[in-house]
Formats: sequence, structure tokens, C-alpha cells
Amino acid sequence: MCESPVVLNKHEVERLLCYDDLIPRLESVMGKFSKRDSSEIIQPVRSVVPIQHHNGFLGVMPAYLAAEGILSTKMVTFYQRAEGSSLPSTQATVLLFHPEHGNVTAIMDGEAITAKRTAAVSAISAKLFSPALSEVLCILGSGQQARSHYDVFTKLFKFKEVRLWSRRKEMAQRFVNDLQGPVTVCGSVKEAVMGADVIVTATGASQPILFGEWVKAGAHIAAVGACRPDWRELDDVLMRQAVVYVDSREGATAESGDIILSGAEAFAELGEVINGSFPAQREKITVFKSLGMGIQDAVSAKLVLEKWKSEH
Ligand SMILES: NC(=O)C1=CN([C@@H]2O[C@H](COP(=O)(O)OP(=O)(O)OC[C@H]3O[C@@H](n4cnc5c(N)ncnc54)[C@H](O)[C@@H]3O)[C@@H](O)[C@H]2O)C=CC1
Ligand SMILES: O=C(O)C1=NCCCC1
Repeated sequence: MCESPVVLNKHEVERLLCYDDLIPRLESVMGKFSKRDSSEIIQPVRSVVPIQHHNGFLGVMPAYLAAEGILSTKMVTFYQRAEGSSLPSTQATVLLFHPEHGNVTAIMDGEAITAKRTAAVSAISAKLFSPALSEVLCILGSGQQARSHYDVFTKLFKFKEVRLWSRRKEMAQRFVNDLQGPVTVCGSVKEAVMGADVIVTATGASQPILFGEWVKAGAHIAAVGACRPDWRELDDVLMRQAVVYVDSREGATAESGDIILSGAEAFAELGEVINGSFPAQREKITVFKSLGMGIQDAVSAKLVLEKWKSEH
């Protein structure tokens, strides 16, 4: 007889998932993914259903990790919300299955998983690609991803200055009021990014907001938004001058407007750098184009379930 699935809400997932456990698991799974051994990992490119009447999308993100015994899928909706909307723009649920029996073992909130695993992967990119002396962090956007990126970047790195730009200044101010550390709110993207060593773009923009002419030599950009083939956060100049790393080549080719529309080549996957098959060119301007992967959700959900079981 199969047991009933464990059901975990956002609060519990947030409490159970911590970066110290998550980061090594993500490094390991992304390295394995880049070896393309289909007896080890199966992860198709996300299926995306446009919800055209409501400016939204439903993404389905299955993954099977044979050695780890993880079978999962995330279902995620993401919307371009009107200014001032109180609804979250990204919402998700992750299902874990028993790989042998096929029953669902856990149903958990995927919003916290999406926020933390995306920020953790960006932090891995910054460990590999940011300039050796990185003093200034700049975050563009003030939503869920901006917050999780702030948390993990200030936890892992010692920046002297953190700058924030958001298209609505009151949202930037609210973000800062909720934090412990000092953050400078900037009035323009240009002011925020000039001289920054590490830049996180985590906005709902569909046109470029970050321009190559403003970016310091050697800077690292973790580009998290613009996850549709016709959306942009970064301009052509930046995309063409940077060494571009991606989470998955197939995902980037199918979904990244910044790559597809600029004609920029993906130099390597993050996993290929983790495996040592491609170099981290940290002396150059580097872009890590993140789109999100089912395997990242899979290892995160497994970690949450393990932690929950250890308490029960
Ligand atoms: N790479 C990945 O794995 C993931 C990417 N995302 C993407 O990251 C981005 C941010 O996601 P969340 O923080 O969850 O969203 P959110 O709605 O919480 O925050 C979005 C931020 O972008 C700003 N924004 C919206 N439209 C803009 C525009 N046209 N120009 C400039 N700023 C604009 C908003 O004011 C807000 O500060 C979205 O594009 C989302 O689709 C989300 C989850 C995972
Ligand atoms: O990986 C994810 O989860 C998402 N990626 C891009 C759009 C929103 C969700």
C-alpha cells in the first residue's frame, strides 16, 4: 500500500531549504547534467503553454535522476503583471514521485524552491565568473528573485556596497526597509550598474534594460529574467561582448530572447565549467543566462523532503 503524499506549504519549504545544503547539490547535478548521460539524467526542455488572454504562461518541468532515485515535476505559472498588482508573478508546485512504484510521495510549494534554487545557481555562477576583487553588487528588480538573490549573495560574498534599482522606487524602498544590511537605492539603471562588479538582472522586462556601454570590464552578470524567446533584459552590445554561459544549451536555444535575438553564442554550460571541460573566463565580461531547470527543482524538493523526514 502506498502512503499518502507529504504535503508541504511555502512556509515549511522555506524553513527546510537552506543554501548551505542546496548549493553543493546544485553544483553536483548541473555537472552531471552537462555530461549528457541519459542513463543518469533525463530532463526535456520545459513545455510552455501560453495563457494568452491573461499575459501568462504555464511551464511543466519534469526530471528523472536515476542514481539519486528522484522523479519529479514542477508546474509553474508566470505572468507579466500590471504595475502595482499584488499577485505574485511566479507561482509553482513541485511533485515528487516514487520512481519504482509511480505514486506521488510529496506535493510541495514551488515558489520558495524557485526563489532559492535560482538564486543559488546564480551564486554558483558568481563564484566561478565574478572578478577576483568584487566589491560592488547591483541588483535590478525588487521582486521575489531580487530578494532571494540579495540573501544568498550577501551571505556568500563580502561586498562593500550593494545597489538596487527598481522601476518603482517605492518598491525598492520597501525592499530596503525589510533588510538588515545597507543598500543604496539608485534612480536609474545606469547609475546602479556603472562600476558594479556583479550585476543581477531579475526583472519582468521584455525589452533591454541593461546596456553594454555601462558595464565595467570584467563584470559578471547573472541574468535571471527574460525567459521567453522574444523577451530581453540585456542589449545586443552586452550579449556580443560578453562570454555567455548558460544553464542548459537546449533551454537557452529554445527560450532565451537575449541569446536568440542577439545572435550571441553560448560559450559553455555552467555544468561544463563545474566539470572542468570549459574554462571560467573571469577576467572578461561574463553573462550567466539562467532559465531554470527541472533538475534544480528535483534536487531541491528531495532535500526538503529529506529534511522533513529527519524531523518526523
Ligand atoms: N531563471 C530562472 O530560473 C527564473 C526566472 N524567473 C524570472 O525572473 C524574473 C523575476 O521574477 P520574480 O522576482 O519572481 O518576479 P516579481 O514580479 O516578483 O519581480 C519582478 C520585478 O521586475 C520589475 N519589472 C517588471 N516589469 C519590468 C519592466 N518592464 N522593466 C523593468 N522592471 C520590471 C518589477 O517591478 C519587479 O521589481 C521574471 O522575468 C521571471 O520570469 C523567475 C523564476 C525562475
Ligand atoms: O525555472 C523556472 O521555474 C522559471 N523559469 C523562467 C520563468 C519562470 C519560472
